Amino acid sequence: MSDTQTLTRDGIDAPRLDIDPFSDDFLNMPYPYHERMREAGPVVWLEPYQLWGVARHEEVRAGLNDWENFISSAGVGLANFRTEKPFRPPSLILEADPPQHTRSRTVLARVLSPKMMQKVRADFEKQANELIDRLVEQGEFDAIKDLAKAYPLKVFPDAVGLAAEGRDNLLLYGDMVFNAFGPRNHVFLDAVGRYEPVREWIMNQCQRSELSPDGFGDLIYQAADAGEIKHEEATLLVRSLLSAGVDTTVNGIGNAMYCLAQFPEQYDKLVANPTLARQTFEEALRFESPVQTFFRTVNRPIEFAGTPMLANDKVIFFLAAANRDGRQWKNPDVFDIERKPVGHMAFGSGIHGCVGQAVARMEGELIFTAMTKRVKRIEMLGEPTRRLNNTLRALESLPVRFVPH
Ligand code: HEM
Ligand SMILES: CCOc1cccc(C(=O)O)c1
Repeated sequence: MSDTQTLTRDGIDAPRLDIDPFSDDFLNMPYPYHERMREAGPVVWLEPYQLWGVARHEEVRAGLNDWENFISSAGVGLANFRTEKPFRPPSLILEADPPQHTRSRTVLARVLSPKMMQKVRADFEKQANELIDRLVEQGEFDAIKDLAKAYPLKVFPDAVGLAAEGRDNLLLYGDMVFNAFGPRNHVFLDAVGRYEPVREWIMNQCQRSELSPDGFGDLIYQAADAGEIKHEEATLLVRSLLSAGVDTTVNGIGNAMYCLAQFPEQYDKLVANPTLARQTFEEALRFESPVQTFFRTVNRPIEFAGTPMLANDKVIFFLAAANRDGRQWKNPDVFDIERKPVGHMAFGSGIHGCVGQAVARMEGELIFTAMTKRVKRIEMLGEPTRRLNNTLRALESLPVRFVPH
C-alpha cells in the first residue's frame, strides 16, 4: 500500500466504520457487525480496506442489479483485476460483463435450466432417499461430513459427468476459490497450502475427454461444437460448475441442518407438512446465507444512495446482511419455515444472479423431503465447529442423531 493509501481517503460522504469484514471475529459471528452497518446508513466506508460497504436489502439489490455501474470484469472479490493479477484465470461468467457474460450465461442457463433438472431429478431423489435411509440406520453421525458434503458430492459431479475418484478435491478447490475473493489473511493462507495439489486435478477434470457424454459438462462442449462459444471457453465454463456447484450447496444444506437442529419446533412443522421442504431450504438460505458477500468495482464516477463514488472503487455487498434487514423482513432474526422469503439475496440478483439455483433448490427440496418421511426428530449431540472462509458461512462439523418415526 502506498503512503497515501494508509491514510483514509478525503471526501468520503458516508459514515466511516472501523470494521474488518474478514477478521476472525466478524467471520465467526457477522450479525452484530451487519446491524451496525445497516444502522449507520445505506452506504458506509470501511476503513481497514478503504472500500464501500452496502448492507441494507434495498441498496444491495439495487447495486447488484446495476451491472453497468458496478461491474464484475474487474473481479468480484477484493482484488481489482485492472491493477492486480487475478489469482486464477478469470471466470468467463462470474468475472465477466456483457457481451462476454451474455454468451457464457446463455449456455450455462440452458445446461442448468429447470427443464434439464427434470432429467436428473429421479437420480437426485434416489440418492437422497438412499442416503437418509443409511443415516437413519446409523443413528448418530456428523451432519456436515456424512450428509451436507456427501449428498452434493455424489449427485452434482455425477450430473456433470465427472469420474468417481478424487471428488473430495472439489471441496478443497471450492474452499480456495471462495477464500480468494477475500484478502490474503490467515484464512486464505491456510487454504492455499491445501489447494496447490488439486489445481492441476481440477483443470484435468474440465477436459472433454474426462467427462461422460451428455453430462452437464459435455453439454457445454456441445455448445462449442455448435459455434456458440469457443472450445477453450467451454473448458473454463466447466471449471465454473466445479468452482461454484459444490461448496455452495454443501453449506446451504449444512446451514439448513443446523437451523432445523437448533429449532426443533420448525422441524416439527416440516414433518407435519413435507410440502414445505423447498421453502424450508429457502428460509435457511435467507437466515444463514452460505455465500455471505460479493464485491463489485465502480465503473465510472457515480452517486449511489446519495454517496459519490469514484471509478475503480471497490464495493462489498453483504448479501447475508440484506437477508436480515428489518426494513425488508418481519422478525428477520427468526428462522420461520412458514415465511415465504421471496426476494432474499442469497443467490444474488440481476444478470449475475445464481445460474445454478435450480440445482441448489432441487438438492435442498429432495434431501429434506426424504428426511421428513423417515426422521421424526433431529437431536444435536454437541455444539458445531465452524470452518472460517472469507466468503462462505460454513460448518466443519455438526454431531446429530436421527430419531426415526
Ligand atoms: C445454495 C447454493 C448456492 C448459493 C447460495 C449460490 C450463490 C450464488 C450467488 C450469490 C451468485 C451471484 C454472484 C455475483 O453476483 O457475483 C451466484 C452466481 C453463480 N452461481 Fe450460484 N449459488 C449456489 C449454487 C450454485 C450451483 C449448484 C451452481 C452450479 C451448478 C452455481 C453456479 C453459479 C455460477 C456459475 C454463478 C455466476 C453466474 C453469473 O455470474 O451470471 N451456484 N451463486
Ligand atoms: C457461487 C458464485 O458463483 C461462482 C463462485 C465461484 C466461481 C465461479 C466461477 O464461475 O468460476 C462462480
